[in-house]
Amino acid sequence: MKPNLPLVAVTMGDPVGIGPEIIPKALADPRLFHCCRPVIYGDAACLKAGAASTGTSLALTERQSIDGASIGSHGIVVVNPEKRKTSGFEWASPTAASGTAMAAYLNSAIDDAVAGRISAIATGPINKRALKMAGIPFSGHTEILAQRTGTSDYAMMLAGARLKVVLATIHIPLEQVSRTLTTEGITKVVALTDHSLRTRFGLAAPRIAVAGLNPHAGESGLFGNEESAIITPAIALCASRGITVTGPHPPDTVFFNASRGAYDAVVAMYHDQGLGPFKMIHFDDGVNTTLGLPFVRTSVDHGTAYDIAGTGKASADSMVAAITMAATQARWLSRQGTP
Ligand SMILES: NC(=O)C1=CN([C@@H]2O[C@H](COP(=O)(O)OP(=O)(O)OC[C@H]3O[C@@H](n4cnc5c(N)ncnc54)[C@H](O)[C@@H]3O)[C@@H](O)[C@H]2O)C=CC1
Ligand SMILES: NCC(=O)COP(=O)(O)O
Repeated sequence: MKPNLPLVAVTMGDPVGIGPEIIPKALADPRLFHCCRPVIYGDAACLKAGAASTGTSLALTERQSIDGASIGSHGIVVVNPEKRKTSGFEWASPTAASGTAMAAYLNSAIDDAVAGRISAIATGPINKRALKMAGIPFSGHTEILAQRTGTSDYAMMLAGARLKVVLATIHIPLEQVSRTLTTEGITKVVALTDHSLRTRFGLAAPRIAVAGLNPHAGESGLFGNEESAIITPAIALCASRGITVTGPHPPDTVFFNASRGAYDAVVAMYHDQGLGPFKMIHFDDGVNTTLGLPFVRTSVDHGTAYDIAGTGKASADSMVAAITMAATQARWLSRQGTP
């Protein structure tokens, strides 16, 4: 491992989900060590149990802090700031303690990213029910990261080689989507998408498509008016600022066209409008990345998969892709010196 490679914090996520299995499995892939120096934030004993269930063997050294750690010389460093012991937990059985632990690993990695001790964070999956059981009032990593870094303009992108989608609304009930969408909000998401494609993905001239909300993008008002009242004015505003953006496109075909190369990213109006088509193509190797933060954050595109936790069956491909993308984005950012 070269000493100048970016340091990527890999958070273990939910101790009773597949995180402790897919992280050792991912780190058994030697390609990762050519692009970054990974450091895990979690519990070494729990990771060893996960490694055993997948038949992976990994040398882990647990420490309370990254300060003074010699990363990359002997095995993999695991930062466990409060020496939490989660190895006695039962697979697929979330508790308040498992929820507290997953948040503690994330918060510790955020502290190190904010202080510049690491270059990027790649998160293992957390369970939203366990977060709630622990009394943590956020719906996921994205909202915790935004709050902890004081970021008001942020967005969730799901990224793969063939398709990138960015969400105009994230974790809200479907019945609230229409009244949550605003011209100002969509304008910010499109602008952030354009900026991020340039600074984090190295695209010189990004082409962005915006999906409509309604069938056939409203069909001239026959099936809804959010397109004319909210979405079209946002697109016009972004275009007037020099962004290459088109739409609102009929949502049933825009993702297909993007996957064939017509656009670099699609802005979707709600979670499953974007994630459904994305996961059809990229479930295995897709990456969730948060745009707008002062540092790089990537994640697996899947969840805690309790139905297979502890069986060794979980694929580590999305975790490998998330760590690799974290390193790639960190390199793009360091070349430009801007988030
Ligand atoms: N990045 C994150 O932290 C994410 C967390 N979640 C959370 O995870 C929890 C469970 O969510 P679900 O909707 O059940 O989705 P899920 O992604 O955990 O599971 C859906 C299906 O995909 C399978 N699956 C998931 N990951 C897999 C892998 N690596 N290899 C093989 N099969 C895999 C599961 O076995 C299951 O059949 C929820 O609390 C959700 O909010 C969901 C998505 C992302
Ligand atoms: N559907 C994506 C998801 O739930 C992950 O959310 P986050 O934890 O990255 O905010």
